Amino acid sequence: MAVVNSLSGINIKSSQNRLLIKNGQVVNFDGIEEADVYIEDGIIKQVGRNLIIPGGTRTIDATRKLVMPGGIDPHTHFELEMMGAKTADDFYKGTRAAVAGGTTTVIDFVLPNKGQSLIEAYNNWREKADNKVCCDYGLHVGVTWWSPSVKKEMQQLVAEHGVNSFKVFMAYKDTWMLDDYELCQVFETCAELKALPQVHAENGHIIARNTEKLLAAGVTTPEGHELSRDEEVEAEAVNRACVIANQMNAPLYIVHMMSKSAVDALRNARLRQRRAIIGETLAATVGTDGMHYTNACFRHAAAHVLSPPLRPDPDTPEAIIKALAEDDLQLIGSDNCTFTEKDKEKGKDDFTKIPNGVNGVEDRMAILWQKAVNTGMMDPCRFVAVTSATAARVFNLWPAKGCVAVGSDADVVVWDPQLERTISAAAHHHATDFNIFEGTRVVGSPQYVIVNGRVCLDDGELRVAEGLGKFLPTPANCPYLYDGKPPLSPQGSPRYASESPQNSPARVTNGNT
Ligand SMILES: C[C@@H](CNC(N)=O)C(=O)O
Ligand SMILES: [Zn+2]
Ligand SMILES: [Zn+2]
Ligand SMILES: [Zn+2]
Repeated sequence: MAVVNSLSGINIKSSQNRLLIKNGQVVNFDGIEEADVYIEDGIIKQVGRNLIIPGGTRTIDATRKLVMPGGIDPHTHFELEMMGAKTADDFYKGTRAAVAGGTTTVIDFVLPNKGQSLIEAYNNWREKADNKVCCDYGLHVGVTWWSPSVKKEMQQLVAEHGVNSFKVFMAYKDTWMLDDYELCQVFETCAELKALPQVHAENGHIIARNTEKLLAAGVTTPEGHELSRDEEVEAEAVNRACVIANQMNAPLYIVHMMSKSAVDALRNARLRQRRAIIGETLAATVGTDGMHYTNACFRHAAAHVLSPPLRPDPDTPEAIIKALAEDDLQLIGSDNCTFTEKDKEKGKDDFTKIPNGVNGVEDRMAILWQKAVNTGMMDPCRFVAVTSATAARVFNLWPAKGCVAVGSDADVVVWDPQLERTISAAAHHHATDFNIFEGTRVVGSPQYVIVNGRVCLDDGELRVAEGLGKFLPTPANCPYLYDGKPPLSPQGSPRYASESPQNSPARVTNGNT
């Protein structure tokens, strides 16, 4: 019979992995407090001062450090085969890099080929990931073709496989792209299932025609990639996707928003929208820009090729950070989709053959901290919102994930705001030899990363366990999307047309409201 300390639910006898994080400042999306955190068997059991701590507990001294929820990266592509290549970061190396950077949950994408069963593809992803992940992971499923059987499989994926989000592509003509009528049906089905449609918003037809003309004119370098799809090609699709979602009475999640024009389109659409629209941006978008496409070194230029592309407008990173800080954008992912030099070279003579994707899962949090918090554009609470809490709410993982609170999973980062380092491929944990943030000096990084109660980054030493992570079902019917229970994202939810000013949700301040 276990002796249980009634005061704090501590199970003296049988528990293990007891950890106390002492003297830190606990930072959640809605406030900061001086508090100690006691963890037992992978769960946060106590938060506060003068805690009851049993013998045999390891103590981490977090003096002058911030204690934050583990990062949640809602956008990764490990072991993805596309454009004749396979992403270099597999589920072990990719999640190992994530943990090294303070991210303790990732959500990856099942991308079926056109005509392939969605459930068959889902099972393939589970087989690739389940025994390799170093942290918990969820799955979005791509809807890359449409038929009544696809609709049926979406129902099954929601009902039986813990999927609550489906991505459609308005670009990648001939491989993953759907037309507007198909988009209507996918969004409608998501609304019926109370699931979340996600969209890759670029006009695939314009890209195809521009590409034909660029290649005919002899433009084959990586610069052609951005020239084929400038900001308005993205912004037009953002608006069109918002209109379709509104017409189908569905919420919408726009992945990898890369430009000021796209944010403007989202901001305007939101005024008309009945349901939430979530705007995601990337570490790449705030940490670098599209000037690299003109670099004379093919390896360098091609390493920055992703879709939508990075923008040559040098004001983009700051504008995107401002949008994130002011809740015009809601969260930041990485879209980690790394390829080796050899695979990127498939596009040496034709930019359309450069596999699209960049790194980001390891550096996402440090890059944003450096570019947004250290510059005074974003406070630590908003940083926690955009790197963790909002993703937990959007994908219905809250409050198990995305907060440091009693009962939450013990996914915790002890963040050292003084820890200074320079990002480099020589030091990173990716399976590739190029880092798009090469040479960036960052002040602020994780000192400890606790994953389900285990210290996996231990005072800078990475000690992950392959397979420690588990699949994380993401339930449908998210209250922040379907019950209109704001605030979807901290500092108030995006303004909706249906909301009259007097009953708009109290804007969450950084104090408890
Ligand atoms: C397939 C994946 C490739 N990465 C990228 N954004 O270029 C995506 O479109 O998100
Ligand atoms: Zn995409
Ligand atoms: Zn170079
Ligand atoms: Zn992606």
